Amino acid sequence: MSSPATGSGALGQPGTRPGRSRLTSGGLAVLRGSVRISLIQLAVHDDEPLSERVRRVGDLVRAQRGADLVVLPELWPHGAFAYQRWATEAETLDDPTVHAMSAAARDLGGWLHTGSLIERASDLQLYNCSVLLDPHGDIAATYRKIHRFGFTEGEAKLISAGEEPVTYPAPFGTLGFAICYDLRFPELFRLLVDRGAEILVIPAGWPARRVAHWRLLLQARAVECQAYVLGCATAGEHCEVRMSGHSMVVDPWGEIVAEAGEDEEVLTVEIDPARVAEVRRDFPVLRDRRLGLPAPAPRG
Ligand SMILES: O=C(O)CCC(=O)C(=O)O
Repeated sequence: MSSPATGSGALGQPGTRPGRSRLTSGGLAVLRGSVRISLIQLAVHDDEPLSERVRRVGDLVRAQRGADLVVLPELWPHGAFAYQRWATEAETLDDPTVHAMSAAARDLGGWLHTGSLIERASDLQLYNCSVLLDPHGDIAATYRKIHRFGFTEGEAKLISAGEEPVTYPAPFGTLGFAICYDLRFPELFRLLVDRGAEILVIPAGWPARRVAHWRLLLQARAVECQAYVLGCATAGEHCEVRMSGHSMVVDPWGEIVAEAGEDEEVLTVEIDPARVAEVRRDFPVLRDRRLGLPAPAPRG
């Protein structure tokens, strides 16, 4: 499912489209104008081994040649609910999954947001970690999920929480990072906006039974932040949990630019990051924030 303003699977060289200029800064292109983004809504099933899925995803990334930015979903290597696989499959950022994605980013010649994987950090703690790769395949930024899902189970029990909100000034706009359950915490997104975020990238492994929340919250974050929102979810079923699908690109006015269905699908859209400044200028609600209000009295 995609709006008439979008194309799907189109090929082409970055910088060759009308209405887009290309400058150079530190060896990397600075893009202005229309930016092509592909969200790969992967189906994650129990019967696909990690190494096969990594190979398959590398090929899917390469097939998006012409995209400036490709985005993958949360925990696609292991499964967002495959808790029993996490400790054995956890990797450092110098292990095969990130290496394979670096090679794919180089072949793509574009930016790759790897969704997330279970990272084994140097202190042996596990994190749900996103990695942004530049078109040379080098790590440009990482983000460790701050809000762990599961209350007393799952992530809350098995992994450590990230502590640092992350933004990254990509050539086509400043990216703000979040992962899945983070979407429910608007205060994180305010921090990202205050740090310059214009395009919020939110990989997810969201259960189908709460798909209404996913769709609503993606639009809410876009409206309140006056930013593009790229929500890239998984499809399929693993560990008896049906995944939501419905990856979405929402513009800074809150309109859905494109939305995937329930199955594996690549959603390709052209966005214009200059829209963020336009919306913020023409309807300047962010300026009316009241940051100095007194803290509420303690309850009780
Ligand atoms: O918040 C939700 O409903 C889903 C969150 C989730 O599945 C996750 O963060 O992995």
